[in-house]
Amino acid sequence: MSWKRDLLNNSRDALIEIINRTFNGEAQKVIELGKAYVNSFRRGGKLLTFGNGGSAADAQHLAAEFVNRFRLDRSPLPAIALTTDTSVLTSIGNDYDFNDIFKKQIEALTTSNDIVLGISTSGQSPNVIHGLKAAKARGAYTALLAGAGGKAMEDEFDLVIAVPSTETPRIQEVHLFLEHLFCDIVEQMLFGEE
Ligand SMILES: O=C(CO)[C@@H](O)[C@H](O)[C@H](O)[C@H](O)COP(=O)(O)O
Ligand SMILES: [Zn+2]
Repeated sequence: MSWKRDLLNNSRDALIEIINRTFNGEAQKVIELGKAYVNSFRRGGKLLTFGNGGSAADAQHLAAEFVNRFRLDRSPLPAIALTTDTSVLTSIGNDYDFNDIFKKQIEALTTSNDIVLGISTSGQSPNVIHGLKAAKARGAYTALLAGAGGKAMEDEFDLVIAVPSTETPRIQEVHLFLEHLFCDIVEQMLFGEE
C-alpha cells in the first residue's frame, strides 16, 4: 500500500514544485505567445501546431479550443493541428522519413503571417524541430513548448518556453496548464472587455 501512497504524494509534490518553478520564470512567456497569435491573426495568419504522442493530443486540443471555443462565445479562430490526417502522415513517413511528417505539411501550408507551435517534452524530437525550422525558413513566427531540454533551442526559434523538468508526464501536465493560459490570453485580447 505504501508505495502507492508515495506515488500519489510524490507526483503531486513534483507537479506543484514544477508549476511553481515554471511560474518564477518561463510562464510569463505565454503572454508573448498570446500576443504573437493575435499579431498573426490580425495579419490574416493562423496557428499551425504539432507534436508526438501526448503532445499530438495537446496540438489537437489547442486547435479545438481556437476553432470552436474556449470560454467565450465568439467567432472561430484559425488553427490546425498537423497530427490528424493519417493519409498525409503515413505517406510522408512511408515514402520519405518520419522526421519529415511535420516539415512537409509546413512547407505546404505555412505563410509568413502564421504562428507555428511545436510541442515536445524533450525539446529534441527531430520531426518537431524539422517542422519548426521549415516554418522559420518560410518567415513564420516559431515557438517551441518544451521541457528543460528545450533550453538548447533558445537561439533557434522566436520563442522557447522550457518547463524546468526532464520528466515527461509532469512536463505534459504543465504544458496543458500553459496551453489553457494561452487560450485565455488570446480570447481576452481579441474578445474581452476593455
Ligand atoms: O504521453 C506520453 C508520455 O506521457 C508519450 O506518448 C510521449 O508523448 C511520447 O513518448 C512522445 O514520443 C515523446 O516525444 P517528445 O515529447 O519528447 O517530443
Ligand atoms: Zn502522457
